[in-house]
Amino acid sequence: MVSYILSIDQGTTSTRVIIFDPLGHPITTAQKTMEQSFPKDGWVEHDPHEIWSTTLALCQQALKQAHLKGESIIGIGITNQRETTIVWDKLTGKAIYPAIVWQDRRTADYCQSLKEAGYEQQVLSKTGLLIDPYFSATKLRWILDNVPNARTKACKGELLFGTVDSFLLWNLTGGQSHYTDATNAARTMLFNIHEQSWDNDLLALFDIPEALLPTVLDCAAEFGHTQNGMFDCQIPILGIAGDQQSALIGQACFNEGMVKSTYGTGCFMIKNTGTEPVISKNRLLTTIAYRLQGKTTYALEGSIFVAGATVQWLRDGLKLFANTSDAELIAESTPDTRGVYLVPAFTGLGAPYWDPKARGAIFGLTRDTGIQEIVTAGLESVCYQTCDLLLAMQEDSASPLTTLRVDGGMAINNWLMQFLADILNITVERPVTNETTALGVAWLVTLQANIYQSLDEIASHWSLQRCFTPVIAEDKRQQLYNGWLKAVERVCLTQ
Ligand SMILES: Nc1ncnc2c1ncn2[C@@H]1O[C@H](COP(=O)(O)OP(=O)(O)O)[C@@H](O)[C@H]1O
Ligand SMILES: O=P(O)(O)OC[C@H](O)CO
Repeated sequence: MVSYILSIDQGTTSTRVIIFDPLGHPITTAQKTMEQSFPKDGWVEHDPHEIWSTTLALCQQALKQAHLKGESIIGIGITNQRETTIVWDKLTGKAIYPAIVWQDRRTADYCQSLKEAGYEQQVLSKTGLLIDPYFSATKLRWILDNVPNARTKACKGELLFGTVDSFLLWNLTGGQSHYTDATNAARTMLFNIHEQSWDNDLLALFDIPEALLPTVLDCAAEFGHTQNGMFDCQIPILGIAGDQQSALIGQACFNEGMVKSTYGTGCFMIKNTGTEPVISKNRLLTTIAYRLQGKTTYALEGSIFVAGATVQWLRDGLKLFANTSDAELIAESTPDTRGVYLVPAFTGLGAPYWDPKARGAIFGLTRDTGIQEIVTAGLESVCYQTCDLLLAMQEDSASPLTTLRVDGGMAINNWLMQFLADILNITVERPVTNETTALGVAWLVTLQANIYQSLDEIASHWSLQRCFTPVIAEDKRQQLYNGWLKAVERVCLTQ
């Protein structure tokens, strides 16, 4: 009997469940869009119980679609939007507040006060992260300080904290497992990435009771079994990784120096830096790529908060086109944006600027600017932001980067991928399986289930679908990118 792997990919815009065969071929996909809530300027929330009920329903739907019974699944893998913070009641399982999403900026002033008080170096040296509302610690502190009785209950051990992986795991196991993996822990700003443990100094700084926190395991581990009755048999959960690290695994970037960029709601470029953490001189993050059998591989990461979300805004907010795929047709028929730049700093700017107070803008408008130029500028902004990251990464690297592996919802846009190759001036490679995020945790499950014994075996399954090489003239490239730098300068407020 062939065994399959069920991957849960709980992303910012949608939840997907994909069943893979052991060769990494997707057999079936069940997907549902997530409800987004923006209660105030800079606030972004999700409903944790929608996250859970949708995930469970999609797991059941995927099994049904594939005509599979639970016994055919060797293991479940969970990959998730990272940093998003959930606190729930240990007894009832009810979240005490909506999930505060990674994009949420409500703690910007508190973060600024920490920077002014001189905590940046301490936080960076322990966690590899820059102080920013992006990470979980200040969101968790906000919940404890703002939800009535939360802090008292947390101190009594009545509440649990988790990123989305932990919350899903806890629910899948019927409250038996309160675990996370090292990649998700590394994004909380509470985890010491060198010692691989929750850091007491940081818990004190952010005033977080340790009783709230999950136990941190390797990415491939025995995370528990699904609760009786949930499926027709109990299924083990054998892999967990944050979605960007999972995509790195799905892209088989296992050698030091390999880089991938995932284009979903945001864009995240990650470079495998091997077994030693590298501290960036250019405000990139040092993070955990994966931890297997107790051995940590580190990474440098550039995080852009708004990539595909720009396309959603152009479509749903401005109603400039009806379908996401129209963006590509519009850009294809637009020879030039004629100096129009869209800076999508809707929730501030991430790497390498880290300006939580910056806000979006469109520059260079003239009387003949139309929908075409604005839509094309929106797509181009994703490539310019990637270029910001690439240049930062180049400066931090001993060797120049020559190839970028791409994936995520936006990577199917051929026009965008060609413009990306042009602006970055490197080769852009798109794999056959675009669902690399879900694939990454599927590979983790196969490792834990002993289907594969090594990362090399997994890497042999990666295959190229299409390669994009730069064709633009160098002076044109420089001129376009310089225009972007000027536009960004005009939206930055903090620096
Ligand atoms: N053809 C396309 N051109 C441009 N953007 C696209 C295209 N298809 C999807 N997107 C964008 O990709 C994002 C969805 O990618 P996905 O990887 O599913 O995101 P997430 O994991 O963040 O939920 C959406 O923001 C959508 O606007
Ligand atoms: O949901 P995505 O794919 O945009 O990824 C979100 C990231 O994990 C946030 O750090």
